[in-house]
Amino acid sequence: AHISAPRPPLALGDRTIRFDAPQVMAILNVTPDSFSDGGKHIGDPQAAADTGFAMAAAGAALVDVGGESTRPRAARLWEGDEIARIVPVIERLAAAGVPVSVDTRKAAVMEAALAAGAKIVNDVSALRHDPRSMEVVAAAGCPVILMHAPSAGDDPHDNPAGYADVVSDVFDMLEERVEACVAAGIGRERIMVDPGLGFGKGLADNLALVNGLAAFQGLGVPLLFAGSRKRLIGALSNEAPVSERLGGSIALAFRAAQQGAQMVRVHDVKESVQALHLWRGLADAGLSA
Ligand SMILES: Nc1nc2ncc(COP(=O)(O)O)nc2c(=O)[nH]1
Repeated sequence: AHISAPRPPLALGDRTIRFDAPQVMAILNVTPDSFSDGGKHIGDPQAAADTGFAMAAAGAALVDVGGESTRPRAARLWEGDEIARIVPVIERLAAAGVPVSVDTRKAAVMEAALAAGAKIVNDVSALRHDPRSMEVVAAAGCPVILMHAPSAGDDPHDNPAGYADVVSDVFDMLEERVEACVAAGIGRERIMVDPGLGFGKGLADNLALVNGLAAFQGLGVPLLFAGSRKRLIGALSNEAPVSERLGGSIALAFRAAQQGAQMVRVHDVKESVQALHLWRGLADAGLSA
């Protein structure tokens, strides 16, 4: 069945993102070592911005610019270096009117990115890594994406305890983070959540999360789903390398849309947009899943 829980549009400064159809967030990593596209955009902000323009032209509602790889055991990154990597790219995209989210855990990077024109903060630590990040987001008045990761420390994947029940454990943590944000003055209408596929989660955990995505609509805020090119695709398809996971990425985006995800975070925009158009057509026709 199609579970679509349209949410009020997300206000992005002078524009809004409407969720009556699932939206696409494009991934633009400006890092040397991101797991799937590291090294592609570092060192040439114009080339990186050009990629972002192409992503927006291909239908992305948002371009997610990240300067720090969040893969397991990634090298720690000084905030000054992270800012130097992403601000020149964000400035170019924002100047051209492309809505940008900044993928960072550091308060100083959030401040610099917002000043450069970013409209949303995307924090894989759900505003837990940097003690100042909650107040920066509250003061900025911008939307924020709270992602589940088991650790707020340097390596977000650290997860010695494992999960009793991964869907409810992730749900409970996200619920706690949403309430913490609301208590800090970040209104629910500015919050999105994300189950953090692959962050301190094994194959069984990831599969349970994909199958249980609809549960997260219970949090009453839009859901972002990010499965693009992630390891569970390789695990289920003869260990396909990162560069050969488009089919699985599209399948995951479609499945997330079927379960009500309001936005999907992808590397391959054109193909994902086409898949979501299919979902939209099927849902409008009222066909069963
Ligand atoms: N909200 C959100 N942000 C993220 N940032 C980085 C990565 C991992 O690296 P990638 O940028 O190459 O996907 N995954 C997520 C995710 O699952 N959700």
